[in-house]
Amino acid sequence: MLAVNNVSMHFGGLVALNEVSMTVKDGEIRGLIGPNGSGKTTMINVITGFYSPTKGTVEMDGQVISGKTPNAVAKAGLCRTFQNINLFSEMTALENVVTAASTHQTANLASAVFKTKALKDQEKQCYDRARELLDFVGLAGKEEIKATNLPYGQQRLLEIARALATDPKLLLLDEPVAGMNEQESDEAANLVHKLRENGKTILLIEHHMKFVMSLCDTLTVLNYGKVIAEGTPSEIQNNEDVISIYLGKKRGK
Ligand SMILES: Nc1ncnc2c1ncn2[C@@H]1O[C@H](COP(=O)(O)OP(=O)(O)OP(=O)(O)O)[C@@H](O)[C@H]1O
Repeated sequence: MLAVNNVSMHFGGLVALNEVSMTVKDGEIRGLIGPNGSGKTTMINVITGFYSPTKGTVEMDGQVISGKTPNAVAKAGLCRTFQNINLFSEMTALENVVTAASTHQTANLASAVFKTKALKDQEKQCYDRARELLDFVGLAGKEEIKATNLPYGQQRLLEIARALATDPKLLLLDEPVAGMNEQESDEAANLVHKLRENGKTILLIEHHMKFVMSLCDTLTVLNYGKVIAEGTPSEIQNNEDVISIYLGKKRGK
């Protein structure tokens, strides 16, 4: 589904990604881990079109998506959540999801001006879909609560509902359980499984080791912008290079 081919990303003299290659298969739950500053967020930013790589390409289903705008990348079937919550804080949960879904609506100017039946139907579909998505992520009954008034863990779930509004094939989650308690992170793990059962492929960055080790099929480990290991959670836990970079400086749980 996703292929990252020899990607490098330079910021002036700083090499944030150094000839990174990685493929993610359809239906996989892939974890991207590594110490602080190893290049994980840069990688997500390159994949989702926020950065254009200095070198290399990113392909989605065989089509090159690197160098395209985040909107074009979203249209190719990728959507992301952010490490720092990125909601419209004064809007309700429902409005947050509706605004994300409506960017993919096809209404033209005339139908918007005259509020045609077609437009009203489209709006209704959008609201129905947004309610379904809130229900799916576990936020049924919270539709009318302002995003800012939701507890932190629920704001993270709302971010996922927003990302799902564009119906992506591949969902990229940047630290989905940061700041969550143990029960919330178990619920988030169940949600990720449910997403996969519903046909989504997942690529996630996370420092919470128990979460990634129990959830992911495969892990890619970055260090100083290079892939230093790839394998199942148990292979990664027994990898000498990984043990040495994490020993004594592991962040999170
Ligand atoms: N826009 C930017 N301009 C300059 N340097 C950047 C930029 N974005 C990232 N970097 C640098 O690139 C390197 C990789 O950063 P990145 O945020 O990708 O790491 P990370 O693995 O996601 O870290 P963390 O786990 O702390 O989020 C770091 O040295 C960082 O300072």
